[in-house]
Amino acid sequence: MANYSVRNQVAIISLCSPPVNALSSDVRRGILDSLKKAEQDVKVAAIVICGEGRTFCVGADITEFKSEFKTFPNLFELVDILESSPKPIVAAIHGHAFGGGLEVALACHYRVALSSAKLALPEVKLGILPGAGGTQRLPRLIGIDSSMQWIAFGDEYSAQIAANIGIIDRIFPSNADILESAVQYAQSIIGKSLINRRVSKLPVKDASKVSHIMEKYKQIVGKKSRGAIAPMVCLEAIKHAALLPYVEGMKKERMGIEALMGSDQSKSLIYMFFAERQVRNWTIPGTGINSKNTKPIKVEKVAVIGLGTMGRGIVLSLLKAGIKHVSVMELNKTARENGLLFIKNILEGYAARGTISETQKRSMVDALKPVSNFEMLKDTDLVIEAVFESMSIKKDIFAKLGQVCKPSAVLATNTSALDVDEIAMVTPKPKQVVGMHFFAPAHVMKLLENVRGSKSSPQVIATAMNMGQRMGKVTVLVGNCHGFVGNRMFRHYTVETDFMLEEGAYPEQVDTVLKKFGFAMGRYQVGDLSGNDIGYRMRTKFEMTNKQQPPGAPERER
Ligand SMILES: CCCCCCCCCCCCC[C@H](O)CC(=O)SCCNC(=O)CCNC(=O)[C@H](O)C(C)(C)COP(=O)(O)OP(=O)(O)OC[C@H]1O[C@@H](n2cnc3c(N)ncnc32)[C@H](O)[C@@H]1OP(=O)(O)O
Repeated sequence: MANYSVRNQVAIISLCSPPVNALSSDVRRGILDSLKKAEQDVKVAAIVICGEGRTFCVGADITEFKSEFKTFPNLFELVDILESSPKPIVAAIHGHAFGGGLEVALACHYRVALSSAKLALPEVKLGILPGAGGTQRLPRLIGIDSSMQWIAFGDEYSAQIAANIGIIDRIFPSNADILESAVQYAQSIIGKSLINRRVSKLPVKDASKVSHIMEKYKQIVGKKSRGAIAPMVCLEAIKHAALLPYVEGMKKERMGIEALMGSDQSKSLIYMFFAERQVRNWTIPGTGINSKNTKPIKVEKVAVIGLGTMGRGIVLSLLKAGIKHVSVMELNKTARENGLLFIKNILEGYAARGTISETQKRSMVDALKPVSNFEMLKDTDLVIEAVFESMSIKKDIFAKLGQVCKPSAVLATNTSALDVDEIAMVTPKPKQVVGMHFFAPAHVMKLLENVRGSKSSPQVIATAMNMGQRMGKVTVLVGNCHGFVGNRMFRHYTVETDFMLEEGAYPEQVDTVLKKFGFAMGRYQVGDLSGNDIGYRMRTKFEMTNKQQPPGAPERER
């Protein structure tokens, strides 16, 4: 679980627990045993901790949370043992240093990384806090303000950003050999004093401003993470780093994680973590065809038809995924101009916030290719139709696409309820047709339902699934039925809220309560965004709208 070797006075402890070197009890034990060997070996003057395979370390093993505190060394015991080592330890980071992985690195005396590495303390996304000293060491290294930003939101940062604020001591090019580079670095620090290198002993630079900073983040967290308990507990723990000695601060951190671990919110978020990964493994029931034995078609050129609310968001998602050729077709001049302006404004916003660089923004704008007729789509690999939710308009478009697109092109419809098979039948090759149902706003919402038509080929399904993952979506394969899965679930929610209106509540009152509970948007805001007319059309088509029925009548009769 951790391999040990010695090279030129440097002991190498390499974590070996594929696929992501999570810190299971065996790995922690392996690190401790190796550390003892290194400390006892007089020929060893420095130590490097690295990860084998694709990554340094993604943190505690989430599957072992229930037993985490029972086995020695626990992660919070291990980090203190590492930091107090009399021999300098260098963390050699490639891939990810996430959660407990970063906490291990913070306990080392030096940290070096490949420029491609990503760092994060994402525990808050699992409803907990960094419980191995992260809330106490990070503020001592980068201050309270930046620590609150890192820990309360759990976002990942590049090694370069981490170096700029003082987490990483040396960056190596992404193609360097991280182990070789780290060993050389370790040799260069042999004999240097460790006095200023034990992070838990450092003062917190902006400690005097803690109340002010705390207030600022309470406000931000209150808005961005409404209803979530963990972010506030994270802020409290970080505050204690400013007010208390390390040992006392650690007690507070411990109280925080004990309160959060096992909470309903944490259990749900952990369930979600694994569920989101499970859905990547799709299968076509009863055929033996699945994600493991089906290869996607190579997609370089994508086209989006329609630049309304959905089309704009889909185009943005494709650009963010790095697609270098995105044709956009919108025949209505005003809609086209508004759509393109919207996309460019959003990209400007990303660049202004630093989410993307100016160069990335320019290359995304260059990737946008407005087209004015179907002929121009003839060499497109994937077409996503996102026009008005009308069967006749969609059929008309797919008939044209069937005529002009190359035979291997994947033709996707972004319908939220229409029959994908009926649309597919108007093309000469129904097996090339699939549903790709995005949720508004498509550049923000993470869910993508790919709808398997009865004729969709496995390769076409694999392509839609792969494209969803390239766009960073939680991509789920569903069957072709009315409302698919998302809207069938959502419908029960809307039925209940509609009953509330019938009982006298105003839409804004319902929305206020839902937002207070933690929903990003209220149910009626969502309706306004997606278009209430879409729901009306769906219900009318399925004869669910009957104005004669009195309030309180069962929904199906209305
Ligand atoms: C009841 C009272 C109890 C009191 C207890 C008090 C004491 C407790 C002390 C605990 C101290 C712990 C402190 C520590 O701070 C806690 C943590 O470290 S929590 C973990 C934090 N890390 C994360 O959240 C990272 C999670 N992983 C990711 O985000 C991603 O995997 C990635 C790093 C971005 C990489 O993404 P990808 O390359 O896409 O890879 P996958 O996501 O597909 O992952 C591949 C494979 O690995 C599995 N996996 C990933 N991370 C973990 C993990 N941390 N533990 C276990 N398994 C992990 C993932 O599920 C995939 O599996 P597959 O689907 O292939 O089977």
